[in-house]
Amino acid sequence: MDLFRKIILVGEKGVGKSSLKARLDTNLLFDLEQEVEKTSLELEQMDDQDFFLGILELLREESLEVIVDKYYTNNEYFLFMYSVDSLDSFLKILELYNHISKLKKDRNFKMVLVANKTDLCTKNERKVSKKKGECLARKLKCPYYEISVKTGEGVDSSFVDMIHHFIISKTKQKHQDIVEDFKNLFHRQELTDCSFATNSGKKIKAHRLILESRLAPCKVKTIRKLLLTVTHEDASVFLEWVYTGYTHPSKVSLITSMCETISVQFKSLSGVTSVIKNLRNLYKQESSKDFTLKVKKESIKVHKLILVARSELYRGFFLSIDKSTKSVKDHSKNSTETMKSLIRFFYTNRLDGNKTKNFMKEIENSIEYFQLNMKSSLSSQLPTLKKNKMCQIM
Ligand SMILES: Nc1nc2c(ncn2[C@@H]2O[C@H](COP(=O)(O)OP(=O)(O)OP(=O)(O)O)[C@@H](O)[C@H]2O)c(=O)[nH]1
Repeated sequence: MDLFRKIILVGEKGVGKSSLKARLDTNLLFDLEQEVEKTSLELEQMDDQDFFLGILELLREESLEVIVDKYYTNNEYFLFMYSVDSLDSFLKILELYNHISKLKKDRNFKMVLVANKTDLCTKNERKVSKKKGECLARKLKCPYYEISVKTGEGVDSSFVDMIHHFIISKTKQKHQDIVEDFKNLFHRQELTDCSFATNSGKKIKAHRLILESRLAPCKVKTIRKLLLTVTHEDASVFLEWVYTGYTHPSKVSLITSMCETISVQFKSLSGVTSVIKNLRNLYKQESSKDFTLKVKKESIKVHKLILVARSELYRGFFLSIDKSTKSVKDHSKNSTETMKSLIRFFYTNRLDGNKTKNFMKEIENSIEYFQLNMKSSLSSQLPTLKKNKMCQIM
């Protein structure tokens, strides 16, 4: 499997491809490479996978054939660029799109449409309206960005969006259960232990464990000050991102600026890998665990909140018991090894194949017993479920 993700810049001569590439190389790409590398390290441990990011600039149109032929692996993304001061460059996009579709024998390749040189709009040199650009993007079913490589306007945020959209979202699909579980944990507003006022006075609640572990070393006190300055809706968008690592592309700039205010890095906390990394740290952090599961003769220490997020059975249980209860006897009939694997899975989204092969059946039954997310990636890691498509939970 080719794990090299490529972004291929295509467009008419003079639209600004080399300038964009140079800007990304010197400015943002370094950071992104770091991020992707970091992500790949995580993935390596989790999935024996790895990926890299590269940017290829199409210097001559004739080399399209070579690039498509040589690099076509379904892992590349086309960035179609035109310049807002050139109608010809805009018309060229459709021509290039048809050309690539023909070469790939496919119309559904991944792409974005970028309109460059928006700085010229102020000098009335604009020949292609925003409406025309958006209309073409709708036709080609792809995201649309307006940028100025010269001034930098829109470059970093559009590129960060694109990376999230195209690359990190692949990981998201794989770990959709974690993203959903933590999104639900936030929006249900259950078992919360801190409450924040927003600028309208309306309050929003959250879980200290999640905030402090995700945003460390930033303190709840700092978050309180930040949320007081924003609307309830923006506070909700921000907190959902803290819990899940994801937000809608249109909210990236909002969250980036909120992050700057509290001196945390948007990029390093984005994506499901960053959430899993955080959970893994919690898994190792015995001192902050606040509940004990008594399984046979052993005791397994856990964070109540993680169990609430990952299992509907535990959620119901913790909602019904007194807050002061600190332990419970496990009634699942699972072996201690199964329970340990399951708890580890709650934090890491990964089953240890070697350790679990002897008690696969128990793990399999646990999906139903503990009422795990229907998209649980636990099912995709069980060979018996993998083989039997009827049972596969997607
Ligand atoms: N005003 C303005 N000029 C830009 C912008 N981006 C690039 N340019 C200028 O446009 C010209 C062409 O830029 P390039 O980056 O060489 O364009 P290209 O698409 O790589 O062109 P080829 O290499 O010929 O295919 C240069 O003079 C750049 O300085 C922009 O955002 N605004």
